[in-house]
Amino acid sequence: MLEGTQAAVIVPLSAWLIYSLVRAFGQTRKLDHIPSIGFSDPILSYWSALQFLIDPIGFLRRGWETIQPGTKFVKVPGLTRWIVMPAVPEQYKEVAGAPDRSLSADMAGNEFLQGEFTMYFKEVGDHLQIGPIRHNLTRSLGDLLPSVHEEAVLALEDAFPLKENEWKSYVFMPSLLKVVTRISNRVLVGLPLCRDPEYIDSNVHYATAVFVESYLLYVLPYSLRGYAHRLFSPIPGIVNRMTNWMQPLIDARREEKAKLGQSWEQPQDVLSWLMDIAEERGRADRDPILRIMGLNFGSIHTTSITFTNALYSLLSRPQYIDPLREEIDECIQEEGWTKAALDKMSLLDSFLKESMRLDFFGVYIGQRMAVEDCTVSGIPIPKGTLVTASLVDGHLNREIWGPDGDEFDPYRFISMEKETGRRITSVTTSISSLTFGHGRHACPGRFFATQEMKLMLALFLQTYDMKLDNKDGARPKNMWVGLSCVPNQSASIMFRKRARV
Ligand code: HEM
Repeated sequence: MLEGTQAAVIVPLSAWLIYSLVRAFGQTRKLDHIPSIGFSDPILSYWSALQFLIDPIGFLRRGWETIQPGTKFVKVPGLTRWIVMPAVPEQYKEVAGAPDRSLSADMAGNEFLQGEFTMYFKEVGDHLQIGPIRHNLTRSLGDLLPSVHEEAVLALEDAFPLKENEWKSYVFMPSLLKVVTRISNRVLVGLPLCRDPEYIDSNVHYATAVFVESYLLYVLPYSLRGYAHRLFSPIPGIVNRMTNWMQPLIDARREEKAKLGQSWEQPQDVLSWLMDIAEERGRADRDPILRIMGLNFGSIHTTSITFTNALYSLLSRPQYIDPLREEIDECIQEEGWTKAALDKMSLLDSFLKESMRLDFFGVYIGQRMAVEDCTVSGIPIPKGTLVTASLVDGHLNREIWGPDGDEFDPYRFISMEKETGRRITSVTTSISSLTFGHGRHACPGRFFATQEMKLMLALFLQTYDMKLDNKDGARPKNMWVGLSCVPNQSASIMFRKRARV
């Protein structure tokens, strides 16, 4: 016989497992009309799901060769559900433009990140923070650049301290995460908070806590998730700490505004714009605080991963360092450290874009959940189906990128512009440039993120000589975590201050 506590755990979990299997069978039946990659039988599909986990890119590329011409969507087996993807990148257009009432980005986000619990979607799930990012921040990029540049210079000095002529090795990603958090927070909350090491650590910690908790809650029945969150989650504690940092800032700004009236100069940062929104709608100060936390979650790791991929790719191909340095020096001489200078750096931009094309976040992006039974391109999509874009097919498709599509060509987008007259930059999104998603929910922070990454790359190249700290200088291997892909977390880079700086 099971003892009380064992029974309390095993009985509900077994019930949940049986329920999940029954649901999986039901889901498979409803998706019978969509061809499968791998086995379509509900039991055998788990074997395919395992193969998919072991070699995601190979599994998809082999599977894609079996797709019949004219197929619009295929389904790919995940461990917990089927993932429906466009059979050709073109097919994602309709998904990307679909209204949220039929294909919802929010519902998908809620399932993956358990946003109701980890990101307080019940309070801030209206996503009002998108407006200030899309409009105020993007419009202010030029004005904000001097302070972003100042922060980047100081953040690099603090993260990679060096004596004259000294080569020193740093495990790169943990230091870069702090640099990115500090620079991003210069525009999110401003000085002095963006420099507070504990505030920076808490933001990094929050992002990790969201990922870990979302995995743990996902396997629990919905009815138990709220209890588990209240009992075990570190996130409410992180919100309290964030409030301790941000509340005095909010109070001080409000007092100053009341005191100075018309002559008050509103700080140009996202916190200010979010405070305006909260005031207009009569919301408590917790509202802008939770939104700043959400923006930090959405921007720190994405930017750090994308940037690290680019730097690893550059240092493993050192022949491109000099041409990049020449372009950077020329643009800075002509325009100073301005937005105009960064916009002129076309090789740097093409390099970054190529890096984003070849080193992507995982197998899919731009998740949408069918809120109701609907039809996309004439194909019935049942309620509850997960539809995504395929990063593998979009970014590696040889019909789009040519026979050398698997190769790293930093000049690719410059050549394409010369051939077609069409400028494709790091912020351009399309069915085959999906790093920032595409369509209705394409990342509104991409203009800032790209400016930040170009600025950092230019500063790293101007300030340091760098080499990968390994025997052969080869690019550190990316790591797959489930169906997501991240750059090597433990690789080190050797730095030396450049003599001419
Ligand atoms: C390299 C850095 C970044 C990458 C790769 C990235 C990527 C993405 C992706 C893939 C999406 C979802 C698109 C979709 O579902 O179609 C997204 C959404 C979003 N991103 Fe970013 N992001 C980055 C940086 C940022 C930054 C710096 C901010 C803010 C300061 C930001 C704010 C947002 C917001 C608010 C959304 C939700 C948009 C919506 O639902 O309509 N992101 N991002």
